[in-house]
Amino acid sequence: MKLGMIGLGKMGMNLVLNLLDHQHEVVVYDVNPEPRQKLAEKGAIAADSVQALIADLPSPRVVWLMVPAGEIVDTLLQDILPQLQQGDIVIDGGNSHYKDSLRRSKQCAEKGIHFMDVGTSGGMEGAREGGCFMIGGDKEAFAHIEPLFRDLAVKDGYLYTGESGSGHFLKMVHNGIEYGMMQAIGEGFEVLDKSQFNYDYEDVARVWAHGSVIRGWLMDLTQNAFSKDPRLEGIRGVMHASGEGQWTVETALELKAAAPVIAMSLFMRYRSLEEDTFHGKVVAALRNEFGGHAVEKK
Ligand SMILES: O=C(CO)[C@H](O)[C@H](O)COP(=O)(O)O
Repeated sequence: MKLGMIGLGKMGMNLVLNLLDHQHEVVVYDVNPEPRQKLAEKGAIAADSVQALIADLPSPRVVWLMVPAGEIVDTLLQDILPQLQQGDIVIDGGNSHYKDSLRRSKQCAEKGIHFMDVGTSGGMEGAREGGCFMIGGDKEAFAHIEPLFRDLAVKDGYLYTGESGSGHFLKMVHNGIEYGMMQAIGEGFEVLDKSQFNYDYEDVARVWAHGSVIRGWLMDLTQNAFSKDPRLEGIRGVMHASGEGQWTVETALELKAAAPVIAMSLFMRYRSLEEDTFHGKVVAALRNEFGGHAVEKK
């Protein structure tokens, strides 16, 4: 199939390489000319504008956006919609908020354009070698683009999730689960680290990655990380967040769904961004006020 890919960052780049391996024709664009050039050397067709990219696509046009969530998706839609026609398909493979995807799907539907919200998982390796895709939007449009996912996904690694928004909703919850699982792994190693035992963490992660209840890709990655830096001394425990964890917690609150592990994992990320906390000062001051307990002075 011939399609366009806009956004050639870590994920977009690897998806294009994967698509090329499967004999798809990919017209590529990124504001940065470097990845366009790199992919042209690998067999992609480099366009020097989104307009040129769209002009090079057969009908119905399939345009895949692989850009960070937020305003940039709206800006790109504004750029490309005037050039698209009824029956064309826009895929948003980024981590957009599902409510934005609902709105964008309505905006596209007004012109008879199909908007597919696709949650993409598996990281850079998944994008390159075979990933996991959660695909929401019109069923008819899904049937047209399904061959792409058959090639890009691992076995059983894609799912048509139904109506618009459902793909990104599923990916949002997936990322919430990811927060909780990573936090639990981190906390387990913290307990080991504070114990009297002198474990080799790479060995621990390796044994847990083989046959245990808690084996899995995250444990494999834990082993990788400890193999590079046995005590992770080269990095700080600052855990940034892109937004999906927060959205999962906000959605859980809206739905009155209990999600304490995901919520606490999110709060731990926020906590990790601060050296000291005001709440800590307040509690320390109160202990001092009622019990004369010592406070640590600056
Ligand atoms: O989608 C992903 C993995 O499934 C991304 O890696 C995700 O954006 C990471 O999220 P955060 O920065 O909040 O940890």
